[in-house]
Amino acid sequence: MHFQQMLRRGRAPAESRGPFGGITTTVIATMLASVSVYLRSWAAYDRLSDSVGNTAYSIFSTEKDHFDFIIVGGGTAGAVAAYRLSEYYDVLLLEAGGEMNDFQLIPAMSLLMLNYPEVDWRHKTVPQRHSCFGSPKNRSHWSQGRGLGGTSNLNFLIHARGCPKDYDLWAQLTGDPSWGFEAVLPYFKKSENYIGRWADNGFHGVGGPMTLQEPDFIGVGEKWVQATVEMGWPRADINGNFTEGFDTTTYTMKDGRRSAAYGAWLDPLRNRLTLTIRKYAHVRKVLIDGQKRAYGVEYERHGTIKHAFAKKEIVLTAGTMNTAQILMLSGVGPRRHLRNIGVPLVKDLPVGLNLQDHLSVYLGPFFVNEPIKFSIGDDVINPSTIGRFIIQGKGALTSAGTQATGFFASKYAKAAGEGDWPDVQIIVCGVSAGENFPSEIARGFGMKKTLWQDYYEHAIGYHSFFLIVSGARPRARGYIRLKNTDPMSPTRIQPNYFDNEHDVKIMVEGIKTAVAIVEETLTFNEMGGRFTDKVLPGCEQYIFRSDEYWECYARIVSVSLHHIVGSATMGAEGSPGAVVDTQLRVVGVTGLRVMDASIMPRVPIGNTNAPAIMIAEKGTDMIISLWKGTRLGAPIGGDEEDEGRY
Ligand SMILES: Cc1cc2nc3c(=O)[nH]c(=O)nc-3n(C[C@H](O)[C@H](O)[C@H](O)COP(=O)(O)OP(=O)(O)OC[C@H]3O[C@@H](n4cnc5c(N)ncnc54)[C@H](O)[C@@H]3O)c2cc1C
Repeated sequence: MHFQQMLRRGRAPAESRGPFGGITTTVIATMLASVSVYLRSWAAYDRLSDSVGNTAYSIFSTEKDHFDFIIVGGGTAGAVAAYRLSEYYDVLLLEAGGEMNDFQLIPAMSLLMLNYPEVDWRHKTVPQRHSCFGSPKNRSHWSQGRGLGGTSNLNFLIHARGCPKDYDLWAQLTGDPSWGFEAVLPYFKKSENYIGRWADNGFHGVGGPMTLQEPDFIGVGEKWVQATVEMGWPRADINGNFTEGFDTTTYTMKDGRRSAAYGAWLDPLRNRLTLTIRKYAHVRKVLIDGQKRAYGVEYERHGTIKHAFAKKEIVLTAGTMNTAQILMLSGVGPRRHLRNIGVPLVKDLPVGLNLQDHLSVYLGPFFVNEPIKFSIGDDVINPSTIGRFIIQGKGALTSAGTQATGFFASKYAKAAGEGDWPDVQIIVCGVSAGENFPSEIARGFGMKKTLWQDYYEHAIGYHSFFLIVSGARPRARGYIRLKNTDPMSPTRIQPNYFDNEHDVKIMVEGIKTAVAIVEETLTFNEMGGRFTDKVLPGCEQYIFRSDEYWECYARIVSVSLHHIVGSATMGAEGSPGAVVDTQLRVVGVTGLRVMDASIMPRVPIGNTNAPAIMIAEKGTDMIISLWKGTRLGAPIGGDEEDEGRY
């Protein structure tokens, strides 16, 4: 049996059991040392196989071009949409990238998988005036997954929906109570197979396609929760009806392996005859007729321009940046902008506006005396951890480094009467600095290598961790614009991070609170927990640990948390900001819906994978009840066959 099969199935063949000291380990170690070479070869092989029809999907790769539904983008939301719609209809899923690769199954590889063109769109913002000074040209790097599974293949696996108030605000903004928390909760639960400590509180689904579990290795996570309880916050189910609190992380994971859009929804569909998946199919635009009806798409696949046609509807799930690009290339967007770029107008809508993200700061190193070392380096990726992971799905490789998270309301939220609606998130990363840590983190998140090397050098080899502090309810609003009419061209992205004092003040308070949790609790005192006394290069002119110092720190080490939403905002029909209505239909165009993170009118306080999935669950439910489909495409052998295939 191959390494690939062992990884995917979660068990080793009899002949491979025992010590992993032989050839396999050598091969793995060599591959790890050269991720880029591995990814290049993987992608070249996958693309070539696909072009000659030798893929797992080849029996469906006919030249057929008429379908009931066409889904554009096989990422997080697109996978769910494909799964649900192909139970009832004949569906085409077009995905610009290829197959998910095996290293992406290993949570501990998450950082190492970022920022490679084979798996990542590698968007860049325009230079920021108030933040991101630690990135080349002050441009924030925005990763987005390319390939089946999309960004759920690249993310850090945290399942955190946000809090009830987030969705009640959506209902209020759109005037549609069906987007309030009570109403969307069943759609969150529908996707879930939750295994965890909060199973009995009514907020979690069981038996859904996506397994949720705590990673086997939680490093410093439990200590963090203990310290925050000491500070007065409750241990909270951050996917339930909480206001403030922290918990160890719940992951989109099965048997210790990443299992989100690809593993839960797409891989089990390989035998479903009602779903045609075309990989390496880059959609250039939606075809819309004179009656403003979307009837097909134009896409490029292996160097040829092709067309496909939808008898019923086209669903865009290409993610916040690319959905906006496709809409604008199709003539749906701001009138003046499209005129300037030279795209004929179909419908004047505020596509690309209302762009939001959680800007975050990487705060560390925090040193501890106890040996809790968790380093993405030699001590994690070694023969014994690899063996444990493959055979049992356990051990340090099950952790993406993100070991606890939670939320609290700043003094500013409290002063505004919103003490029950957090505006700061902290994610605990139990990652010590090994030799390669500074350069890997700089490479993965598109930051200046010299900055990280200078600043982190003193921490290499010591037991430490760092925190991600994020403004959870940012006021900054940005935009996405086309640069030209070329579908392969990057877009112009302006998030306007820290363009207002409020977001900066929240960040400074978040940082100070994070430091206090480590330095003012018995839990961490007993471990010798302390923030570094090394000054961040570039902030020497400020008094160390003063508000001004933290502000300087935040403006330099500012990184996107990659929770980018809002570019095709949902709103009440007729409201000036709405791109889609509350049925997710593009306003003024028939036969076209958007069903991904781009429709969120406000970014929820939590992480955005779970809400993207919920949106697709709810959106496909609306489609099925509208078209009143007859069930067609249940997996051969019934739904149970989905279980355990992955
Ligand atoms: C580094 C990182 C860490 C993150 N960590 C977390 C986390 O721990 N927890 C969490 O909840 N969220 C996290 N997120 C965010 C979360 O994963 C995303 O918000 C979510 O996956 C977005 O889903 P989506 O369906 O909107 O888009 P995507 O998943 O990006 O799907 C879009 C798909 O469309 C395809 N596509 C794009 N353009 C075209 C085209 N023209 N033609 C055909 N196909 C196209 C893409 O290749 C992709 O497969 C993280 C994101 C990143 C980048």
